[in-house]
Amino acid sequence: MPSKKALVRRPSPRLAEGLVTHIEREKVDVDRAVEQWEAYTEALRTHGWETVEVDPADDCPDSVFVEDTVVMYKNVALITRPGARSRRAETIGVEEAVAALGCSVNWIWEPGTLDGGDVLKVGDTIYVGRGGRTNAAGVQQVRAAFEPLGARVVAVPVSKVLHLKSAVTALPDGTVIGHIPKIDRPALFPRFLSVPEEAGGHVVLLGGHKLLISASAPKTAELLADLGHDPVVVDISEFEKLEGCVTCLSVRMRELYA
Ligand SMILES: NC(=O)NCCC[C@H](N)C(=O)O
Repeated sequence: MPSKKALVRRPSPRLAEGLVTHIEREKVDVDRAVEQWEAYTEALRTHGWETVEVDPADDCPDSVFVEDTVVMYKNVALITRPGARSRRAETIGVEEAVAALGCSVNWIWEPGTLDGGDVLKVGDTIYVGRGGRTNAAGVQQVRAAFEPLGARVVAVPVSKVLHLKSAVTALPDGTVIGHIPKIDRPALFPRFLSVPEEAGGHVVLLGGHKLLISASAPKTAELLADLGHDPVVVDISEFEKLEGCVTCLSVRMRELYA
């Protein structure tokens, strides 16, 4: 059943202690991050999404990156087992939130690890990044969870960035977009458009032609507008200092059954 709810999670006061793996650590301004988060959630609401706040996890610095803790396919919420140990406690509140929304709940189990940032859905194709956070057992468990429901899981090597969706996302027509230097195997994607900025590879589909995109990718926003899309620009600079991108701050739930 079509639904337009988006899970979000308020930043922890300890946000500045969040993990950094592929970039130099820069000082995070937590007050500014909270303002940016408010503006991001407001942009979702403005474009028709009801935001549902997961209870905050103040002791978990990276908890605002809620995308990594759950993957939705149809009405099934697959609770992840994040690759970084320091992030595992984040799933508890998320599990409660998705159960309360009527999802059928499933889990990634040890020895599997999976971060939601490694999962890109394009129709019924689910690309799963095998990289620093998601292991082979995690990929197999995604197959076991979703292929019986009609998905086809395609594993993709990820070595240059934190997550698959730090490298690529997809436009409403299914074209995969990304910044070539950050992508291990662009040829794995049947329809691919190269974009001029790393942050330009990250879009959140808001419905119709509207795409949420970071203010760090002005040339890509221009390119996408020129192709008939409608970019909605948000400033998420404080989250980008922690390797976050527009996708990681929400989980859209489009097929809730309840
Ligand atoms: N899906 C995402 O892009 N998540 C970003 C997570 C950033 C966080 N600092 C981490 O390293 O886990």
